[in-house]
Amino acid sequence: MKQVMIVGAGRLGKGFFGETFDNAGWKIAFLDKDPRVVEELKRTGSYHVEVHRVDSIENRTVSGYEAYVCDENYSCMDAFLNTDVIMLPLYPKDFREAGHYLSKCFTEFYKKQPEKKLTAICVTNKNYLIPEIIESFKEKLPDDVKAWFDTNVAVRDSIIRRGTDAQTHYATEIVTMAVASLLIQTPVYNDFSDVEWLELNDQIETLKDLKVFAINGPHASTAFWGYLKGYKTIPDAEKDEEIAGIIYQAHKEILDMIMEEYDITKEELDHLENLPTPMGEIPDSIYRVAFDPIRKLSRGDRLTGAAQRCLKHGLPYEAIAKGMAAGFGYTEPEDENAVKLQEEIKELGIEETVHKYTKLEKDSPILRKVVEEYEALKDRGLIK
Ligand SMILES: NC(=O)c1ccc[n+]([C@@H]2O[C@H](COP(=O)([O-])OP(=O)(O)OC[C@H]3O[C@@H](n4cnc5c(N)ncnc54)[C@H](O)[C@@H]3O)[C@@H](O)[C@H]2O)c1
Ligand SMILES: O=P(O)(O)OC[C@@H](O)[C@@H](O)[C@H](O)[C@H](O)CO
Repeated sequence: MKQVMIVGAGRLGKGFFGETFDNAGWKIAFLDKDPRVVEELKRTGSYHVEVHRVDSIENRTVSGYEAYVCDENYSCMDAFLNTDVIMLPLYPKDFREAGHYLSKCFTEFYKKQPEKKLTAICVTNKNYLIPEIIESFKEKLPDDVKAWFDTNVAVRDSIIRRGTDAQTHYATEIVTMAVASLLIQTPVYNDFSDVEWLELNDQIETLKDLKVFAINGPHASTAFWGYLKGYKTIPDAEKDEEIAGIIYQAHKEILDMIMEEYDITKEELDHLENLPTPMGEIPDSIYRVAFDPIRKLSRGDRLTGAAQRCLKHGLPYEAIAKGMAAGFGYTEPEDENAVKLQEEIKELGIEETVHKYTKLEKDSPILRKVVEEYEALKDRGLIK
């Protein structure tokens, strides 16, 4: 039986990868640094995923897995030594710590079975991270293991086109949409062609920019605007006429920019980003989609990166700037980086804060527009 280790047993770890590999008959081992995640998985012995496909909603119960916490005794070691594929659905900031923890596992793997190869698939919405991830994974390896790692472990990026949500990362009730596959950078060292929703692709870097701009840019704007207008879920925010108008316009600005900036046909772009509609409504939370506004508003990311490219081509970016302005007004007290951003705005003022996080020059017309839209939201009382 083939085995996968899923590092990061949160929403995607359980709701996408646990469910999908289980469906294909693989043995599953979860590894998470949060003891609560592992406790919940063990306490219940199973978890439930509501899978929204195009023509059905399936209720799947996943059981028979192993779950390990990142403990000092390396209770996950045997499972790691038997693994063929490692899935890493983690936020970008967590890869370094995960890599450091896994160093001992890679070292043991090398000692016991130096001929065997591994594929490690990183799942984030941040492009160009792989060299940094490989560096941090190798940092704590002895020199002979480093050399083995270079030839035997394929660390690959991916493009994820599915929303998966739950009340918390440790929840065992998960809702996911299954309408488009995970695109995985080639070449890989292991065969997972029997697993649904995993597809190899040799153009990941280019396509990932496009996907993050076209899908995640409007998505983040919906969440930021939805929050300001008092909604809790993305579907509810999408039903608001004003928000729907802004998002429609922002999406159009982004697609026009992509057609100028990238060598892609309309059909290819459509295939990448215009996903089939899943059956039923998926109550994706604004909290999850808006999470970490500092990352989402940063230079090169889904909104600032798209606006910069619009400006470069003399194309409009007004609706994108409205989304950015709402992001600077996102005050969710449970979101650490939203709180940090608000403290900065109090201390430095809006102009300086936009400059600090987007790295746009103070006289950039995008920055000026974001500040203007932010003030307009304040005048309307949407930003307090
Ligand atoms: N949920 C989605 O719909 C979705 C969609 C697209 C992309 N993503 C991306 O996938 C990644 C994961 O998202 P998620 O929603 O599953 O997040 P999540 O917070 O639900 O799960 C992340 C899990 O990783 C664990 N973790 C953190 N650091 C770790 C470490 N060093 N070692 C082991 N475990 C560690 C956390 O405890 C948590 O359980 C993020 O990069 C996110 O941007 C998520
Ligand atoms: O995962 P993040 O925080 O980068 O972005 C939140 C959502 O936009 C994202 O998770 C999407 O749901 C996902 O990328 C689906 O395409």
